[in-house]
Amino acid sequence: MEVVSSLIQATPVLRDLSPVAQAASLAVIIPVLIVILNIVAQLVLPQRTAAPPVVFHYVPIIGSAISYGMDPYKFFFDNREKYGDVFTFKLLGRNITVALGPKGSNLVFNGRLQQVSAEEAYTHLTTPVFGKEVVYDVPNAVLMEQKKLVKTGLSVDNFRVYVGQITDEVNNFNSTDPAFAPFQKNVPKATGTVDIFKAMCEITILTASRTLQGKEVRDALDKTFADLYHDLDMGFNPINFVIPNLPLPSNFRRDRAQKKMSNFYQEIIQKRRQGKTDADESEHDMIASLMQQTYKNGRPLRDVEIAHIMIALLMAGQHTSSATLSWGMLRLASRPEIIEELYAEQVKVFGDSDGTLRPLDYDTQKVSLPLMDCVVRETLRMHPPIHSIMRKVLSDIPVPPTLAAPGTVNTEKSADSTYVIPAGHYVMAAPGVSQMDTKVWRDADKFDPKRWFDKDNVANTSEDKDEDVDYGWGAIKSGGNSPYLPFGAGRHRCIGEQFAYLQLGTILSYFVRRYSWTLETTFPGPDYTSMIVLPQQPANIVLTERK
Ligand code: HEM
Repeated sequence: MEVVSSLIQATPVLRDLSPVAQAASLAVIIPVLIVILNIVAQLVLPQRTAAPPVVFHYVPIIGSAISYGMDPYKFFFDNREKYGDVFTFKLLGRNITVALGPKGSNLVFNGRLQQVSAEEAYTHLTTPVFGKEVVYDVPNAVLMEQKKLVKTGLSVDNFRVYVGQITDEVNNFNSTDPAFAPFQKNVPKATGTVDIFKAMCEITILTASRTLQGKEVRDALDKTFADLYHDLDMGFNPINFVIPNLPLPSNFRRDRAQKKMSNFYQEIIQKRRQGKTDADESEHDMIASLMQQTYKNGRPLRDVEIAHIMIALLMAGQHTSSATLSWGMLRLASRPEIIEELYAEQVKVFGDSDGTLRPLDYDTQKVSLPLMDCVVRETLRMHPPIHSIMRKVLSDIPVPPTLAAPGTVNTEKSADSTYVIPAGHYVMAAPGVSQMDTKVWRDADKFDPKRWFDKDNVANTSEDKDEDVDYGWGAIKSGGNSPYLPFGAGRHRCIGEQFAYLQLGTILSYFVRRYSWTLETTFPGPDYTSMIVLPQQPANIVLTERK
């Protein structure tokens, strides 16, 4: 207060004003002063020589939150031009160091446990949603074990059963949901407009619950579960990443929903333990698998752990798969000739002599639908659902010279490093940048699934050269050289990839078999307001039934 009154006394124009006018003037002057001082500090004060360059910003604390939040990819590409592959930006008081390109992804994904932590970056956001004792609420070694237990449940035997279940759910949805009413009247070659994003959100949760989540969850979807899911999902708000535990009504609803959902799953498990569920109906779901498994030390999973792992899987798969499905349907709508080629592929592989198509099956689908595989790959290249992946920096990370901008080698530190990313920063990978990089891909912004057949176009995306690593849940490629990493890399790499391919392939195949389609108007742009890149509304397509 003393500073403020001295400022008023020292400024003749302010001194002569009424107290109200003084307060109003100060409300304008002080923020302007802060902005000016912040600009001067960035232009005049020497930067720590070893630290990565900081993106210029006008307002302290807020930093680049607005430009990053409105269009993260534009923000990444623009700043890569100015500062190179490694730069820091301020995001609501945090220092975020972006590391782009395959080497940048490698730095973040394959950073050592002593250097980077996913738990510290994500737990405030995820633990209130998933619940305690799982994923980022446990030490990394326990998460690695939990991933192994889940991977065991994602078995080929189970996948074989899931294909029929998924087809059944999609068919049921098409036959009953009001959005598909034009196709429920037995009119030949019926046509109708569908909000494809809305439809794909519903189809994703129906198919995931019928398969992985199990019969009880699927049955409850038609009742209270959908509301609980919605309240829990609203807890996945980016603000909770930046400022944890805000007393927001959405957070109170999230906490109530988490408790109820946790109890709901634990009751399912108890009933199953008491033999009150038909074992045949549930033997292929993830709850059944987790109930049979033990940690390395022989301890079985507790009910609460199983419940919270199931919630985590529900959340991990829902938006990623529904966004990919929607983008896939929209991209195909913009290239209807590819839909016809996909149909021809179905006829070639599953067609009978009488013109009917045999049901899909996992083994055939996996190896004999190369174009479908390329469509999913290409959709994930252009529309990876997660645009930014973070870790908290626990100890200083030297950035290798090959990663920083030319001419920035920091001779003061060591010949082996350029910048040093200080402990306390967050590091951010954005594989979507190299997935759309014109230096890596021919016609990078063209949806061209067949590029994946062309070895010259995608040879440098192969992970073949990368070493094999095993973090305790199965050997994977390190991904250290690949510009194509929609499922991440390293110890936190996705374990849902095979399930996602199965789910996406089966649902897209259903649509290809039954309809052709086009865009209703223009191709929708991306919406970055949630944590996942979604198509902007309206995202409508016009479906026409083949028969
Ligand atoms: C198209 C669909 C999907 C995409 C693009 C995707 C993408 C990703 C990415 C990029 C990561 C790494 C996150 C990080 O490094 O911080 C990840 C991790 C993970 N995903 Fe997926 N995912 C998909 C579907 C699924 C599904 C269906 C499941 C569950 C069945 C799942 C379960 C997980 C799990 C458990 C992790 C590990 C988290 C960790 O170790 O920290 N994902 N996913």
